[in-house]
Amino acid sequence: MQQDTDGDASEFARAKVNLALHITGRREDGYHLLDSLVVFPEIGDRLRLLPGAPPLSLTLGGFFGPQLSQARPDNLVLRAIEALAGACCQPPLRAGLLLEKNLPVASGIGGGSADAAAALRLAARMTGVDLPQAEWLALALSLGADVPVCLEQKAVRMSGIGEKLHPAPPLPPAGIVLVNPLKEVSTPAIFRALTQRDNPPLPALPSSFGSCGELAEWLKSCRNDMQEAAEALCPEITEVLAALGEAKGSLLARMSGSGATCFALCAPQDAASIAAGIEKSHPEWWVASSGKIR
Ligand SMILES: C[C@@](CO)(OP(=O)(O)O)[C@H](O)COP(=O)(O)OP(=O)(O)OC[C@H]1O[C@@H](n2ccc(N)nc2=O)[C@H](O)[C@@H]1O
Ligand SMILES: Nc1ncnc2c1ncn2[C@@H]1O[C@H](COP(=O)(O)OP(=O)(O)O)[C@@H](O)[C@H]1O
Repeated sequence: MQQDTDGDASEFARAKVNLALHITGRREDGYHLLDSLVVFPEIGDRLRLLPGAPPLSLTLGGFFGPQLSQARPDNLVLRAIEALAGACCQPPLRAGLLLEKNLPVASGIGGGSADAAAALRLAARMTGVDLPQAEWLALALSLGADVPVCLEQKAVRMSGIGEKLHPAPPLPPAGIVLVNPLKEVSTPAIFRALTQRDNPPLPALPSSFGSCGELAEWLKSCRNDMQEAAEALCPEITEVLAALGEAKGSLLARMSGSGATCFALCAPQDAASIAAGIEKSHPEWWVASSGKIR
């Protein structure tokens, strides 16, 4: 499995952004079938080893750390490490961990899933265990529908309930701005609130995108089928979308996942100025930008 290490004992857990998210059906067990173009910006949590901390403990830092309870064994980081140990029939990683939680919680950008995937990568690297690719994916899926896509953190077309991953066409240079009104949105609640679950899949993807403008034009023929239900439950999303859509340089504004985080796609050089403008007009929102997506 590919690591994302910056050469030290840490893993970067990038936010997952659904540039388009079509809900195309529902399985008998209630899980929804998706068709989604997923990308990863240079915005994320960081999971690192914490020397001197008792094994296997999790310390929470970062702006959003206090929102996740310190000692809770249900944190996806700890669940991922225990699950890997179970799958390999080995004792779990004997180390203390620090999660720098920079991404808002329950926000449609898969922060918990990204952390779980980062934990799998870090534990695999530290313990030397390895599994066939299909087993990594099955293990990831057992932790959450969004965890498989977060393992590789590369642009993909994701379908099934999240387990079918097909490489996306090469992406053009593009920037992205993420904005969250700091209202938690429950993923199951938005799935439950959907009124239509058999929408058409994504239109055919081109073999490549010549520019971020071309990518934005293609995305305009797509949707986020969870957006309407999320706006009804969390009206701040409509305000966020308006601010992102009106910003100079914004090529497309849309919600990611089940919300409430929304994004603007833009040219790489415009991301920081769009973010600065929104931060100024709405200091109460969480705003982050990246001049790169992958
Ligand atoms: C909607 C998406 C789109 O990428 O993103 P987020 O809003 O979470 O970021 C994901 O499918 C979310 O994946 P994830 O958050 O990992 O879901 P899970 O923990 O596996 O499931 C939480 C609950 O969501 C519902 N669920 C999830 C995935 C799916 N394909 N169909 C569903 O119906 C189920 O009710 C499930 O009990
Ligand atoms: N490391 C983690 N980071 C965020 N949420 C976590 C984590 N571990 C467990 N959770 C739980 O998972 C739920 C979904 O969180 P998150 O992945 O941030 O949502 P979303 O996929 O909508 O962005 C939260 O309500 C939280 O209680």
